[in-house]
Amino acid sequence: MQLGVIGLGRMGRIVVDRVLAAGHEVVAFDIDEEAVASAAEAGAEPADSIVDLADRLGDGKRIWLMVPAGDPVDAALDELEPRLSDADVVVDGGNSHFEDSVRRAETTDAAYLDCGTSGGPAGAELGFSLMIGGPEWAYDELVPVFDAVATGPDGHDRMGPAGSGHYVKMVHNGVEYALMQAYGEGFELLHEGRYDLDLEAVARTWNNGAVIRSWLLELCEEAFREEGTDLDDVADHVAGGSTGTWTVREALEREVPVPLIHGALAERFGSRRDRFSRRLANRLRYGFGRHEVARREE
Ligand SMILES: NC(=O)C1=CN([C@@H]2O[C@H](COP(=O)(O)OP(=O)(O)OC[C@H]3O[C@@H](n4cnc5c(N)ncnc54)[C@H](O)[C@@H]3O)[C@@H](O)[C@H]2O)C=CC1
Ligand SMILES: O=C(CO)[C@H](O)[C@H](O)COP(=O)(O)O
Repeated sequence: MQLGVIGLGRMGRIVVDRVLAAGHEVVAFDIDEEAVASAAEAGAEPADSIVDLADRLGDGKRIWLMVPAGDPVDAALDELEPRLSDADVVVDGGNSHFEDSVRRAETTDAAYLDCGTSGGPAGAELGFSLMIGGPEWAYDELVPVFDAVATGPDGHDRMGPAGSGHYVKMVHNGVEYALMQAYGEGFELLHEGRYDLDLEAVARTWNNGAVIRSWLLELCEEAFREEGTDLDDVADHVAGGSTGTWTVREALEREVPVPLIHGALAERFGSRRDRFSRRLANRLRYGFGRHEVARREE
């Protein structure tokens, strides 16, 4: 099969390499010329624009978008659109909002597959987990590519109609936030607790047979090994938050209780700001109990 890949960053480049390794052909484009040159060195056919990529693919185009979610996806589709027909298939492998994917599926002439992708840069070796929404025939058509990009045949599946792939990935990320928060709280208690513990040894022990073993816990072990168990040089604020916000918003709209995911998201937002609520609580204790007010350090 011949696959066009648009977006050759951390994730798109892995798609290119794994599809090439499986014996398929790749036509590659990125607005970053160095990324295109590097993909060409790896064996991809370079394109110098999205239009050029579409022209090189001929009829029955199969195209994988791996650009940042939001405007870049619409920009790429706008350029592709005049060259797309209902025989073509476009896959969006990024973290797009599922409602954007439904809108795109309705407006493009091509068959549109929204593909939630999990595994991060480690997927280069292991392959990804792919959660795919859209027309069955288009999914079936792309199975050889999904087999190559995923961990294998069990690493991908069609979740349902348009939007369902990115919907499942959105909830996956909500779960990711809650798991990170749970590990964080447990290790914080051990760090501040009553024994002088080697947290790397704790993580290693848990990773070997414990109920709570996982890849995230392996990454905790790696973090303690590489940064030291006090994480001294690591700032206590956490970036990101869009996919967790979407998860919580969807849960509120459908009145599904997700207190752990919501709490993890709130904790993340709270890590990025001076907390007015804490300052007010500090001052209120003086108001009702004449408890001493802790003041900001000069
Ligand atoms: N990094 C990760 O662990 C994961 C990322 N994702 C999602 O995958 C998507 C891509 O992420 P990354 O590869 O990490 O981002 P990245 O920033 O490493 O790569 C994005 C690439 O897209 C290119 N690009 C941007 N606009 C373009 C356009 N209009 N035409 C052509 N190329 C364009 C950029 O030059 C860049 O090379 C995002 O939606 C992200 O949320 C999903 C799962 C995991
Ligand atoms: O999808 C992912 C992992 O599954 C990406 O790493 C994503 O960027 C994580 O979301 P956030 O930036 O909000 O932490």
